[in-house]
Amino acid sequence: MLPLLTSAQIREADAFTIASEPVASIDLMERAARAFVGWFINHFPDRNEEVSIYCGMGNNGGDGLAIARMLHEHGYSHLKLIIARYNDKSSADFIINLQRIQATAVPVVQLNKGEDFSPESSTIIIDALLGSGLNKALDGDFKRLVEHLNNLSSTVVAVDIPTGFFADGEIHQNTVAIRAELVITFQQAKINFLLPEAAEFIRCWQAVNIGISESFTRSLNSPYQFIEEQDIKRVVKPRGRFSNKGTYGHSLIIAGAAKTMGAALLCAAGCVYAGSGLTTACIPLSGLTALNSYLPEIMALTRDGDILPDIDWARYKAIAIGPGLGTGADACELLAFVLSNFGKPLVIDADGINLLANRYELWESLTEGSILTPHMKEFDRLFGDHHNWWARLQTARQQAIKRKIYIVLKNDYTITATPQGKLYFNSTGNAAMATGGMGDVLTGLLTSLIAQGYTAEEACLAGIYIHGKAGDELALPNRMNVVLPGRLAQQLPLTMAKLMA
Ligand SMILES: NC(=O)C1=CN([C@@H]2O[C@H](COP(=O)(O)OP(=O)(O)OC[C@H]3O[C@@H](n4cnc5c(N)ncnc54)[C@H](O)[C@@H]3O)[C@@H](O)[C@H]2O)[C@@H](O)CC1
Ligand SMILES: [K+]
Repeated sequence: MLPLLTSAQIREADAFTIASEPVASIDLMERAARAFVGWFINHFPDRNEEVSIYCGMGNNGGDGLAIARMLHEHGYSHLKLIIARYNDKSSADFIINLQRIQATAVPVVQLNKGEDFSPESSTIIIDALLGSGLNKALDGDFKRLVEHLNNLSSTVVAVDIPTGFFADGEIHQNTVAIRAELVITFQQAKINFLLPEAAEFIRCWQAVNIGISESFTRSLNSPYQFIEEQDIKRVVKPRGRFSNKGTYGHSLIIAGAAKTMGAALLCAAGCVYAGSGLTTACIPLSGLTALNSYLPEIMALTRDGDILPDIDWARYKAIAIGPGLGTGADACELLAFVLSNFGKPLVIDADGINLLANRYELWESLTEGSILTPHMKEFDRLFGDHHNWWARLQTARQQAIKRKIYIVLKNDYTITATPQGKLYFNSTGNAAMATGGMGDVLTGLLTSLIAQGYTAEEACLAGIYIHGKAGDELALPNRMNVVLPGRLAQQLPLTMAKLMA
């Protein structure tokens, strides 16, 4: 698990590393610049390309100066350095690096307050104006310069953070920040890189290790954590010898309505392909033929109109409710019936969530440890409108703690909020998965893992990781634009086997 830090914590971790490794801060800057240059050269190997490096006067600018020197040493022959002298103070390491670059042949242009910009012809711009030291929205000269750079057709590579983009905290709607093609960021992704507001400013990012103390970083006990493959490999367990279907639990999927049977089928498919020993789908009578022909492995418990089904609660280790269920009075009654009788944590998705949003008294019977899997709109229906994702994160955390539940907030980097107040960001998945029914498969998968004996937290973290990884395995090597949920469900056994190897 990779802890994600706020910019204040990053400063602490930098200072701790400098004091304890020990390493002089100028040498840490040298390390950061070298790590940046390593990646830069891989992406832009043409030494004849024109590259302009825009530097501020703090340590982000200091990085830029060191990067320019190193690119010069690597034979980049069309470099230009522009120093935006918009602050009154410069950092000590900036000054040292300025002296070092002045001893080379790299041309240095000074840009003073209020001055017009000279024409820019470089195809690549390196943004080293401001980094994690950003303490207010851009205005004046910085804003003018960033808008000017954004209007060029050059490719922008940002050092650590695009200038003007806050590493953490709320991103406001009319934020002005550098729009970067690539951000090479030090040590760890910044929290806001993982939220949808980053889409406008960051096309892709790459974290490079600069040797910041890992033990100190962990000791900060950040609520924000980034899931890595090794975390999931530790969780998933291969099936043992002498096991049988009873070993892997019986799941019940309560889903579907006459016209939304697909959701029930996909949810049941996610459940059965992820390894639930037995799966029963509680579906409307009208969907029975569809179920039997789509997946004969699944047993049916049919619902007839508003008559409550006869559920033998003790048979089931895990129950999911919601996909395609509808939000009518019968669905509401069914949810209330399940909530008050099962007695164990539930997985609640889609219409199950919409029903909870409309009938707050149902929360009373929600068992601790239950999992809710809303997408953004369902989340806002549950907890009210949010103006940005940072605010949504804070609500998810508070609600998960208050209600002792898991909230899986679906997104590019799906976020799991836990009753212990952690926010885990998933690192798998891709845009080809953005298609109806994908969430139903996830719900089935989470339910399946609980039936197999994984804790709710393990099920959430492993479930979202496996789901995204199956999508990556299908879409990325084949450059597929869309992955259909039914196909993704079929991929689950293979994805899981690879993680267990
Ligand atoms: N501290 C360290 O040990 C390391 C820092 N590194 C670099 O240092 C950066 C952080 O450096 P700094 O803390 O010096 O800060 P920056 O270089 O990001 O900013 C410089 C100064 O600009 C001013 N400023 C902030 N927002 C402004 C705004 N909107 N308008 C005008 N001025 C503004 C602030 O006074 C700030 O201190 C990181 O992003 C990274 O690039 C790396 O060299 C790795 C090691
Ligand atoms: K920057």
